[in-house]
Amino acid sequence: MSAGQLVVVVGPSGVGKDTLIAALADACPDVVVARRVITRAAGAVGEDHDAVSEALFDARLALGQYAVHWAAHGLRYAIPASIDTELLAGRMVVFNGSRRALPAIRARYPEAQILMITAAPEVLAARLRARGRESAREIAARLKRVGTDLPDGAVLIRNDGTVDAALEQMLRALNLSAQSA
Ligand SMILES: Nc1ncnc2c1ncn2[C@@H]1O[C@H](COP(=O)(O)OP(=O)(O)O)[C@@H](O)[C@H]1O
Ligand SMILES: O=P(O)(O)OC[C@H]1O[C@H](OP(=O)(O)OP(=O)(O)O)[C@H](O)[C@@H]1O
Repeated sequence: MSAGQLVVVVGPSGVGKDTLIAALADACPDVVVARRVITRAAGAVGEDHDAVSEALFDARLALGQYAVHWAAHGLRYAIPASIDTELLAGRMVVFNGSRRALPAIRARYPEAQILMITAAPEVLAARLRARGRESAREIAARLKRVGTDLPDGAVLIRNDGTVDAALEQMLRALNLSAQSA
């Protein structure tokens, strides 16, 4: 249906999804990173998201402005429908997705390539604490959601070592070479 390629990066909280997406975008400036709409306060540590209220999230949903949307961690997330324009233009589009939302994502984008990022549980815990965005209670809840199943057809990317080592695996999986280093 589209000339471009959609890449969905999934994995447990703290595994490095946002970090690796940013590294990929740095290495390959042609890659489009979808800016997520999230009902999380603006200015939070991590990705630059489009921060909205619940009411605005719903209003945009009713207007058909989302390609896909889901709920997790007491928050709501959406990917803007504008990614379809980028895909039609032949671009590679990447977003930080949700494992539980994969059925909905695949229903709309059957050709999507899924990259599942993984790291040891103790590494996740240490990274979440160091990131400092969530409270101790929220971190405990996120760690419970870890899960280890590899979604069907997904490529596993290990992020136990350096960011560069994980980026290498992503470039290989996507058949890309770094345009800048
Ligand atoms: N390979 C790595 N080595 C060291 N720290 C990392 C690595 N990957 C990510 N981090 C750090 O771990 C924390 C969680 O990463 P983040 O990208 O926010 O994860 P996610 O988006 O999956 O929740 C951040 O503070 C980030 O800087
Ligand atoms: O269904 P799951 O795979 O468990 O994922 C649920 C949500 O958790 C993450 O959100 P968020 O970006 O807020 O947290 P993170 O940066 O700590 O991963 C991920 O990006 C999904 O939006």
